[in-house]
Amino acid sequence: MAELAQIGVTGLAVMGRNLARNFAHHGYRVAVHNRTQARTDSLLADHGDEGDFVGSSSLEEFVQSLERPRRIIIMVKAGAGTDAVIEELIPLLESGDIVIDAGNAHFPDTVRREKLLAEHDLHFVGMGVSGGEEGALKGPSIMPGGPAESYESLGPMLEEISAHVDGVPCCTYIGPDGAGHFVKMVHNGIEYADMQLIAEAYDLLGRGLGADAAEIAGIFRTWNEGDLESFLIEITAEVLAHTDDRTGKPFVDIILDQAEQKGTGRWTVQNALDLGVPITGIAEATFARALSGSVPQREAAREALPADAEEWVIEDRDAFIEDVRLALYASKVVAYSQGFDQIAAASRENDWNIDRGAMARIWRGGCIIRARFLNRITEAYERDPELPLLLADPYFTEAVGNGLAAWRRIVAGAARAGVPTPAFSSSLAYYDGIRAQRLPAALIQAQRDFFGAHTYRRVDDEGAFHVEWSLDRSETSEGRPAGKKEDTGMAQAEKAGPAQ
Ligand SMILES: NC(=O)C1=CN([C@@H]2O[C@H](COP(=O)(O)OP(=O)(O)OC[C@H]3O[C@@H](n4cnc5c(N)ncnc54)[C@H](OP(=O)(O)O)[C@@H]3O)[C@@H](O)[C@H]2O)C=CC1
Ligand SMILES: O=C(CO)[C@H](O)[C@H](O)COP(=O)(O)O
Repeated sequence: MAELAQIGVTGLAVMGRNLARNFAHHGYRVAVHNRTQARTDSLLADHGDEGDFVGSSSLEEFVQSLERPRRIIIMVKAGAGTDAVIEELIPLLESGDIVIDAGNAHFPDTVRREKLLAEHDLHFVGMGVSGGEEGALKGPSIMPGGPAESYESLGPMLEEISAHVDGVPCCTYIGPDGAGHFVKMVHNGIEYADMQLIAEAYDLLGRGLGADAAEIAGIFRTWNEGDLESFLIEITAEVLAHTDDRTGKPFVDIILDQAEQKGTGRWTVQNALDLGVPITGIAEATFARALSGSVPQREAAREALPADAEEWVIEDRDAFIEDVRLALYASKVVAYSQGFDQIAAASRENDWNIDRGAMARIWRGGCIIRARFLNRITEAYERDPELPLLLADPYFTEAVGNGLAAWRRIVAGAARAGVPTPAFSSSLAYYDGIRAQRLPAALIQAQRDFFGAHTYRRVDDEGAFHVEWSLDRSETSEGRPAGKKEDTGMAQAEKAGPAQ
């Protein structure tokens, strides 16, 4: 009988194919399978000589080609595709086998699937993978959740094929049930914010300076040598420098300006609403994609709405570029700070015990949001693992503080000139909101009490209060006049004075 494979990958589109090759490059014998046979054939034809692959033409053959307990990675289209594969796999597996969903699953689905597989005495690991096509091949950032004991068997292999920064693998156990996919979801939410902020910076530079794509590419290239160094800034410079073969125009100028999404950003915002965590930068980035795709509304607005905007007169081009850079950096810190808040809130709510410093550490390499400043975030959580707000870490307080005046100039200038900067401006509003001594939320509480008797709390007393708005406007607390003690027998006795 042929030697059995140590790991299997089913789903051989861009991600699965490259993940399988990555395992093979590390010396593993890898079983490979895809619903449509042609993908398996092309992987074996194009890359079969790169390592030890075992191809299969059916899921049954694939399962039989694996050593036990089996380790099977599903890398298919998230949602119904994953459920279809799991349903087909269950009757073929045996007690103790491990099924790993490495797609972008929504974490409640992961929780449901883990329960289903546990009923069959199978382990299920929901695992986030980031890094796109190239990361999957050369070393992604890996976020595995699920039963801790599964990580004992899987961890060493995953850590080996993950990216490494300073010799440290960009893979760690995240937490039970849906924790791995939850963290990948927030990673993608931050990715949305980061991309939107970069897009706003590009727009500001283009409209403010009248610079073309090639010129802006140069600015991004320079930025990538400093604090902003990151994969997304690097690829932005490359994209902006690219010319369309057909027209000879800058490539970015021939792309329809309607951003699409597969769902992870939307889930991040929906979950933040459930948790009550303000992730305004991520939300604005997600809505900006929705706005760009609101075609009939945009057409109607383009015709009807006047700009009444001022011309943005930029006297010092270098100073303007530096202002945009500082505003971008500050807004980016806000997006990460908000994302880490969301992870902390979900971790508390679900008892996942997620280590935020470890998350920053495994995002330093391999993933789409990898950036130099993730080292700083890692250090911030090492200094204080319970840090209530990333922005309040001394390093970030200073870094953002240094760019504050520039940030305000950019947001104010953009508003006056009619340049939309939803992520820049909402991040600045968040910064000012979270640091405010007093917020107008007090008035909202009064309004709620006025129309719905929803009560309010006072700055100078404990308890919930209500004003009888439609009666005499006296204040009550728990149905009694406020500020007065309950009229107990003791109180009446006190009123009556000492006994004679
Ligand atoms: N692309 C990226 O950059 C990243 C993707 N991901 C996630 O990784 C997963 C794979 O992504 P990607 O490689 O882009 O591929 P796609 O998301 O485009 O999915 C295509 C793969 O899913 C398979 N598939 C779809 N439906 C079914 C089904 N009902 N039963 C069996 N197989 C099915 C396809 O098989 P067939 O060939 O037969 O059609 C094919 O192998 C997704 O969950 C994605 O969200 C995660 C990180 C980055
Ligand atoms: O997970 C990813 C990167 O980390 C995928 O590329 C994902 O598809 C990106 O999200 P969207 O398609 O919604 O932009």
